Amino acid sequence: MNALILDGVAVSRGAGPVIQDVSLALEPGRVTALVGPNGAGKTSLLDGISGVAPCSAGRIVLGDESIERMPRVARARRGIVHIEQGRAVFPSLTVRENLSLTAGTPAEMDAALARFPELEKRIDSPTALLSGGEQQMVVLARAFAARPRFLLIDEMSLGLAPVVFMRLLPAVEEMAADGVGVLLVEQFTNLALGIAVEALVVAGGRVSYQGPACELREHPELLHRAYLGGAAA
Ligand SMILES: Nc1ncnc2c1ncn2[C@@H]1O[C@H](COP(=O)(O)OP(=O)(O)OP(=O)(O)O)[C@@H](O)[C@H]1O
Repeated sequence: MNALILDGVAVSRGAGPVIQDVSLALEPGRVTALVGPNGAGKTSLLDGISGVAPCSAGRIVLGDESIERMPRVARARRGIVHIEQGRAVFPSLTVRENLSLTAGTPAEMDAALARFPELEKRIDSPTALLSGGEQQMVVLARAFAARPRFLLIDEMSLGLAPVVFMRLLPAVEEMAADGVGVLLVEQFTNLALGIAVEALVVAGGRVSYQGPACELREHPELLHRAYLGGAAA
């Protein structure tokens, strides 16, 4: 399966680029952590990849196609699934109805529930009645049922206690083990680096570190320097 390649990508909001010159290969089956201080441009980069925001420079290549000018729906059809910040569930719909939005067949529904067995006992509850962690499971299960090739996850932990968030991480690892390429934006840096193979740190709209996640885990001073905008490795 092909990598998703970014080559010199920039995303602009209003006046100018908020993230620029990003070159990256997202490999199937691998988790890449994208971390950095608030306002560094992480969300904007994910938006540029999925088509929520336009790329103002560079190329995004999937297989033999350049996709950076394609609308979001065309990128989604090619398997780029974006979990945006904030738990995007339909609260008045039941868990089953939320999952049905992407699970087109009973087999896909069963596969999603097999991955998140905790949801099975809540399947006919309105999603609004679930805890924050369970709602985030619904979001993940819905993304899983969409059969992503590449999954962009933005701050899945928002509003969750670390202990709740930690229950979600194995599901992300399992999806990667099944061959999905994951780009994980996360405020809990160490937890993200713990499941990632590759890491990208952005600061002030530019990449300040790019390399093995284990290097940042083992050398916190590198991470600290990258957060301050240190030179790319
Ligand atoms: N829709 C928008 N219109 C104008 N400026 C925006 C918009 N969204 C983000 N920005 C600006 O772009 C810059 C990067 O923001 P972005 O949300 O991408 O960073 P981030 O690293 O994801 O931050 P956080 O960790 O706080 O979510 C910030 O200066 C922000 O104010």
